[in-house]
Amino acid sequence: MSELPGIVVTGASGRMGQMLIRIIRESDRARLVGAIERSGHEWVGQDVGRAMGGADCGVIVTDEPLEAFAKAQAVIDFTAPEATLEFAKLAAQARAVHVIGTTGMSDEQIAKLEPAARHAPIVRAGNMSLGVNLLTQLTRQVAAALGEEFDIEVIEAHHRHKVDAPSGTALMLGEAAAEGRGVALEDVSDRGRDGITGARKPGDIGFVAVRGGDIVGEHDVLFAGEGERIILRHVATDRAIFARGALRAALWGQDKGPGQYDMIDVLGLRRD
Ligand SMILES: NC(=O)C1=CN([C@@H]2O[C@H](COP(=O)(O)OP(=O)(O)OC[C@H]3O[C@@H](n4cnc5c(N)ncnc54)[C@H](O)[C@@H]3O)[C@@H](O)[C@H]2O)C=CC1
Ligand SMILES: O=C(O)C1=N[C@H](C(=O)O)C[C@H](O)C1
Repeated sequence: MSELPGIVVTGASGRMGQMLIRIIRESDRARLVGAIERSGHEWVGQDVGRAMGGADCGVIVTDEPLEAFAKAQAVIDFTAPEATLEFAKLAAQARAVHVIGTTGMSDEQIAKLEPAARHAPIVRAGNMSLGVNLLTQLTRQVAAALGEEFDIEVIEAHHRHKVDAPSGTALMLGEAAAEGRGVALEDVSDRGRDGITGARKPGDIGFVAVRGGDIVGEHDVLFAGEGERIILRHVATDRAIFARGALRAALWGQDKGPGQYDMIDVLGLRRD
C-alpha cells in the first residue's frame, strides 16, 4: 500500500492550526508531516503533540517552511494574508497542494496567488464547511428569485479575536447574492454604516459585523421586504467543520492539475 498523503499545517499554535493538527492526526487518510509557526514563536523547536498539551507525536514545530513543504503532498494554511502569500510561493516550489483558509486578503493579494497556481493546485475558500457552501447556493437562488424590493443584508458574528471584517464567509454570501441578482458586489456593497448615512439605496447589499466572546461563526442572509422577511442562517458551533473541510480539500487536490479551486469544486456543487 502506498503511503498516505503527508500534510503540513501552518500557524500550528492558532485556533485553526491546533484543530487541523487534531483532525489530521485522527484521520486514517492522511499523515501530519510538518507544523509551522512564525520565527520567535515559543512553539518553534518543540514537539507539536507536547506543545498542544499531549504526548510527543514526532513532528517538531519549525519556522523553515520550505524544508517542511518539500516532504509534503499538501499544506493547510489558516494564518494571515502576508504569510499566506509567502506560503503560496513555497508550496508551489514544492509542488504541494495549498489549501488556503486565511481570510481578509485584499484583491491585490488574491491576484498575487496566480503565479503560484501555475505550478500546483490552490484551493481557497473563506469558509470550508459543507453548510456554508450549500448556503451560498441557496443565497444565489433566493436573490435571483426576489427583486430589489427585498433588501439584502449579510449579518455575521464572530469571537472577539477576529481581526478582519466583513468575514470571508460574509463576502462569499454577498458575492452569491450579487451573482443571483446579476450585479457586481463591488457596485452595490454597503459596509460600515455610521452617522447620517441617508436612506438605504435600493439594490444595495449591506454588511454588519458583530464581534464578541467565543462565537465560532454565525451568518444570516436577510432578505427584508414589505410585510415579510426571509432569513437564511448558518451557525458554526465547532471549528472541526472547517478543519474537516480543509482536509477534504487537501485530499481532493492530490490528483488535480495546477490552478485555483474553491470548496464548491471540492464538494462537487458547481453548476454552469
Ligand atoms: N476558511 C475557513 O473555513 C476559516 C478561516 N479562518 C481564517 O483562518 C485564519 C486564522 O484564524 P485563527 O486560527 O482563528 O487565528 P489565530 O490567530 O488563532 O492563528 C493564526 C496563526 O497563524 C500564525 N502565523 C501568523 N503569521 C505566520 C507566519 N508568517 N508563519 C507562520 N505562522 C504564522 C500565528 O502565529 C497564529 O498561530 C483567519 O484568517 C480566519 O479568518 C478561520 C476559520 C475557518
Ligand atoms: O476567523 C474565524 O474564526 C472565522 N473565519 C472565517 C470567515 O472569515 O468567515 C470562517 C469562519 O466564520 C470562522
